[in-house]
Amino acid sequence: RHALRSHVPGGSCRFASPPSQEEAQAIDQELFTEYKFSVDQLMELAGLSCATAIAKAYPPSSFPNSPPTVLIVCGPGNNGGDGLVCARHLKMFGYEPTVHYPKRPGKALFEGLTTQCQKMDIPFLSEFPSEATLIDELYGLVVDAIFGFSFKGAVREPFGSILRTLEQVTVPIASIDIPSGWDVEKGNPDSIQPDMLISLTAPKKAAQHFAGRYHFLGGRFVPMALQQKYSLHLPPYPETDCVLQLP
Ligand SMILES: NC(=O)C1=CN([C@@H]2O[C@H](COP(=O)(O)OP(=O)(O)OC[C@H]3O[C@@H](n4cnc5c(N)ncnc54)[C@H](O)[C@@H]3O)[C@@H](O)[C@H]2O)[C@@H](O)CC1
Ligand SMILES: [K+]
Repeated sequence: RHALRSHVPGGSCRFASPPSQEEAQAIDQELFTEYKFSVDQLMELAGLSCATAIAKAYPPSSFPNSPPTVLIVCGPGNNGGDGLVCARHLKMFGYEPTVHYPKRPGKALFEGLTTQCQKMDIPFLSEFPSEATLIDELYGLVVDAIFGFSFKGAVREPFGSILRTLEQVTVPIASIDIPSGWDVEKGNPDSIQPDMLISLTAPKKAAQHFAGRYHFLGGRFVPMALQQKYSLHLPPYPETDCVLQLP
């Protein structure tokens, strides 16, 4: 593992009452149907949280290479959308992100997010590097935005091969919401083991199996009534911060 220095101490989290996969999806639906948020609103806040947490755990000065290069792998759903937003903010923060986005949903939201990145000179790799050593050479960090809380069943291609390669990389992996390939409730000891997890809204059950150095909470947009309805018991965010490091 490349020795990335960090300015914040970290550890795994034992969360009081994590929502099940069904509850996470129900909270998501309620935010849209009852509370009338739009997807792009929440995705922007989620992606900004991810970039902010990454910048706290891995500041540019901690990277072995300058400018700090980051590979962001985006999946076919909203987790992938969070990854695109995260890429855009990382670029604003002085990082050099590169995106791999092999399965793109034909929806205006994702097309817009892709165009925004392209217009900001963020390169999109058409082929995923087949050798983990190449990823280790070219990038100081990998962001896993492949699957979130709607992942189910055996991983389908091309993401199976991508995850097998990511299992071999030695640079740190930061996973958005759920480490990809993990069962949302039970985890998966045979899949990637990220160094960082950014739980959005609330840590899911699988977060109890996270053993990396940095666990952050992001997505500071859940109204109190909804937190209470689902007994989320979220810890208080400091001041105006959009992320919180969990113990
Ligand atoms: N809860 C919330 O309020 C918010 C959630 N957001 C993000 O949205 C995520 C959930 O997004 P989605 O519900 O779109 O789903 P995901 O992004 O978790 O993944 C669903 C996609 O993955 C595919 N997929 C599922 N299982 C697969 C398998 N075994 N092999 C290959 N492909 C598979 C599905 O066909 C679908 O295209 C969260 O984890 C979070 O990152 C944020 O964007 C905004 C706010
Ligand atoms: K993920």
